[in-house]
Amino acid sequence: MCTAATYRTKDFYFGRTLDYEFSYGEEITVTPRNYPFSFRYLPEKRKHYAIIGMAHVEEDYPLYYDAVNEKGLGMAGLNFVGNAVYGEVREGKENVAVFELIPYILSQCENAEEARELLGKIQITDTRFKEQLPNGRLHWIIADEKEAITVESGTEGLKIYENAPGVLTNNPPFPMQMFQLNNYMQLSSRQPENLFSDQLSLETYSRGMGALGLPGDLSSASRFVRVAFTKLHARSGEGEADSVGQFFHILGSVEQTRGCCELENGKYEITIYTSCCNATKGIYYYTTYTNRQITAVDMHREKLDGTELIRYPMLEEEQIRLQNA
Ligand SMILES: C[C@H](CCC(=O)NCCS(=O)(=O)O)[C@H]1CC[C@H]2[C@@H]3[C@H](O)C[C@@H]4C[C@H](O)CC[C@]4(C)[C@H]3C[C@H](O)[C@]12C
Repeated sequence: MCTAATYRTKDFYFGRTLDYEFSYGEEITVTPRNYPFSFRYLPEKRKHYAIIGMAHVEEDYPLYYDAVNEKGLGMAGLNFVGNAVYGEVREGKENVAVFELIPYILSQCENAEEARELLGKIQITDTRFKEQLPNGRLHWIIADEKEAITVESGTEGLKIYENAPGVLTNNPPFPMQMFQLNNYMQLSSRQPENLFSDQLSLETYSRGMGALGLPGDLSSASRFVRVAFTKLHARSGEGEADSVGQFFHILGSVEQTRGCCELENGKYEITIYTSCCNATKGIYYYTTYTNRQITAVDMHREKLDGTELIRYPMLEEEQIRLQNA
């Protein structure tokens, strides 16, 4: 499972949890403006926007999971197994292999509107990066400071949806996720009133009772409701530490603890990492399952006119500050 969210204070923040049972060896990766981006069916891009995000680098190619570009546009791929269908190469379309989609969009689009336009010309193909690396079955959230969209490629082709809450999880398809929010419209951050019956004297015996019924389990449908509720009610200061801290709290509402989601192979799904990118400033913050301290990589501290990928392996070791040392 995975969850993605957007958040706006003074700056625009974009991030996700990556929930899985194993890691592909991902690293925070900066693609500078002059790295030659190759595409299977389209001309190489020798000059493009710089990108920072989490990627598995294979043969010097950044296979991004989630990233933002220097214009403040963010994009993340989340599992959409059983629903994602990619097409064959089609003439008259811009054919983009599924693993190229994040680079293709973020290298040239300044905002979600431009991404929407470009997506109208795209055919996503199931072409593999290499034979031994099967493609994920994904859908995507693309967002800038003004709006978010969801992109799903299914049996009926490519669909783009307005994503008003600015959140995404996994199955079912996005329109169904949005529809089920109707079931929860009575939930509130305020205390409830007794509408049950005026013949009974019912009491609010605890704080937080306005959200009674908010689903607490780890299914993607439940995480969708929970993260939407949390994000839409979240309040924080405008500063960087306040905003970043608050963002990690939002995604903390859907975090997976080892042991709670058992898979057939006896393994457990966990939140491998959580990211929060200040998309306005190009700073990628992250925590990992084992390292709860927030670590950051700032793209503007790198030579963004370079030609080579810049890679930072995640710091996985728990960092504990002994206060009375
Ligand atoms: C498995 C990851 C998604 C996690 C997720 O959504 N889990 C939910 C499980 S479930 O639905 O609820 O069951 C996805 C997200 C990004 C994916 C990776 C990125 O797309 C980058 C490359 C792309 C290559 O084509 C395949 C390997 C890969 C390295 C992908 C492996 C895997 O599919 C990743 C890591």
